[in-house]
Amino acid sequence: MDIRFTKMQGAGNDFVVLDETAGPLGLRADQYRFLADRHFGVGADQILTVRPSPAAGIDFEYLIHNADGGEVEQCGNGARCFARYVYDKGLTDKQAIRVQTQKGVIAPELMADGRVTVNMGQPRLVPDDVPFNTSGLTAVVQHHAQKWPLALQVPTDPSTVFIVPVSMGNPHAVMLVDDVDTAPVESQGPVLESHPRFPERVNVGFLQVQSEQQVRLRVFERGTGETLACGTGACAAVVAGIALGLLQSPVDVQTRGGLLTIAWSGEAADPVMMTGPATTVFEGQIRIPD
Ligand SMILES: N[C@@H](CCC[C@H](N)C(=O)O)C(=O)O
Repeated sequence: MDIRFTKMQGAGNDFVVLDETAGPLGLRADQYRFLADRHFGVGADQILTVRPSPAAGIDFEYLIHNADGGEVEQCGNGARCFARYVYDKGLTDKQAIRVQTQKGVIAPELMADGRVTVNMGQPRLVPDDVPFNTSGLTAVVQHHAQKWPLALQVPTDPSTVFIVPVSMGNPHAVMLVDDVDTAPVESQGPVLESHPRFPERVNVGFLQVQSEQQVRLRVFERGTGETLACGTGACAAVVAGIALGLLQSPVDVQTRGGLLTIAWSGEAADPVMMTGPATTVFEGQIRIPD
């Protein structure tokens, strides 16, 4: 089967975008994996699918598949690209839309400066159920670990890490590090992604606080590996930092692929707002193996 696609990126988190407004393409997990493959397919961190409105008051349905072919609940950088795509393709003439995801409705809006702001909905801080153990941590991390909700034993080495579990519709484990450049993203990311504490697996965020309104972040994404940026990861990291009293909204999140700005009042009932870039890279057609 030959399909048309658009390649997009938001802060370097890259996507293949598919249009199913005229009907489902019926792709299987292995075909999503093929599209995401950087050697044999197009290459992407996630595949985003645009579907028609599922209900009154909603403009589109938004499906997300990770590079491993699994369908997931939410993708923040993808949401900005989704809004840019449907507007540029003439699928809507609205600059502000409401989009149904697997876990609720999000509301992206195109800004005059070319960026996109998304109301990502309410965050959820998952309650504490594991005792603390601060031994072996640097002083600054130990200080904040007193308030840290969850201690995890790293399965492959003797260290304990302290994480804040945050749901942005999809699951995140945010940990504080002194320096993202030397953080153990490659070694601890994959083992924490599949830690038994997270039966659905988890996106693992490594957060460096530079000031109350400036952080650096790297994320080892579930089903994809480390990406240049993770939008929901940035939201989760800022929610964790604000909940711990380390950050004040709005917060600039510097990722390896670009800058995202996250705003949250600190009230559980209020939504997280994310602002950042969304860019079309190229378009094409590809033959998918049957
Ligand atoms: N890149 C994303 C998140 C994509 C889904 C994630 N890997 C998961 O499995 O939950 C973002 O920008 O939020």
